[in-house]
Amino acid sequence: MSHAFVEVQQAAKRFPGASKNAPPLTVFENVSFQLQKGEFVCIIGHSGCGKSTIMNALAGLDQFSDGSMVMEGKEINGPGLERGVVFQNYSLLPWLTALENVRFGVRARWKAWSERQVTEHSMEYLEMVGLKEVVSRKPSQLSGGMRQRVSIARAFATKPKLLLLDEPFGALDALTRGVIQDELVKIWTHDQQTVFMITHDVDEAILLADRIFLMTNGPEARIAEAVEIDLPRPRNRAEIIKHPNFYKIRNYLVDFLVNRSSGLRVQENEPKGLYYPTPVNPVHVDSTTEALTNLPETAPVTEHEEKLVKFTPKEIRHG
Ligand SMILES: Nc1ncnc2c1ncn2[C@@H]1O[C@H](COP(=O)(O)OP(=O)(O)OP(=O)(O)O)[C@@H](O)[C@H]1O
Repeated sequence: MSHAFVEVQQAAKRFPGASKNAPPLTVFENVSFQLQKGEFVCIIGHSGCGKSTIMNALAGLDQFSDGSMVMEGKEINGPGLERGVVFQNYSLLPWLTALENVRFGVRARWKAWSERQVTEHSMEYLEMVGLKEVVSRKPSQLSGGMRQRVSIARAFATKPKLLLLDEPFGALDALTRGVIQDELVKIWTHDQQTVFMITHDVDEAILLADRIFLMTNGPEARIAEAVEIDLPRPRNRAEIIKHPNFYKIRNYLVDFLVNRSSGLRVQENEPKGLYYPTPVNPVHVDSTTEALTNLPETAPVTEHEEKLVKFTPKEIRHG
């Protein structure tokens, strides 16, 4: 039996074809991975490869067509308070205020708490995301970024054992994004949660993650590699870029997205099996793999590559 905190084995997701005669769409196949307790794992891959589908399944909101998912030895087969989710589209209850939205989760999590405790705890997290002044507003009276922050406060406030974050900072301006990234790291360090996060931002992934899963392009996507980020912590976004290994890691990730992500699909008739992502440490890659990256050690990536690194989902489509 696996001792991993989360274990996903041989997961696949298939959808029926768009029309009667169209073949079914296999988004991904044979996806297996483990999350260790307390780990911070980011997953990166081009739009449509199936990242959100994996996240939704872990949240208990969707099911794989094949495969199994286990957390602490128990099968995941529905939503649960031990898993907290932040979606791209914030999913707040529109008839409740910002405070009530956060209180809702906190009340469900700690049923014995007094109303005052619930409010104080909820306020602490709303303050953390900079929303102290607008807690009485309903979602329709908040900007997109503010709504996203309420959703972040709600997920963090319930201190779930597993935090599932689907591009949680996408709607935030750079300054707020930095502040909340720092808060996330503080909470993660303090509460020893396990975090699984989708991001399209390579720099954000390097700043936050212990490991970065690299997903190939869909359809028939797979998690090809698990890249180890062993830069020392605490990490600071201004300092991290000066670390001698930073660009080696960054270039490796960019190279995957630009050059390699379309070439590592699941093979036709591939036998079923446990294909875990290949562990890679870009700092120690052998010369063959290193040659693939073909990027100068410290040069900033080109404009085209920069676009691919920081692309927004709608901008890039790969067949
Ligand atoms: N209900 C559905 N019916 C058919 N296809 C679907 C359905 N839901 C999702 N898909 C397809 O599954 C694929 C994976 O979608 P998913 O949202 O998981 O991708 P993603 O990697 O998270 O993309 P993004 O980075 O753009 O958020 C996409 O090609 C999408 O069109």
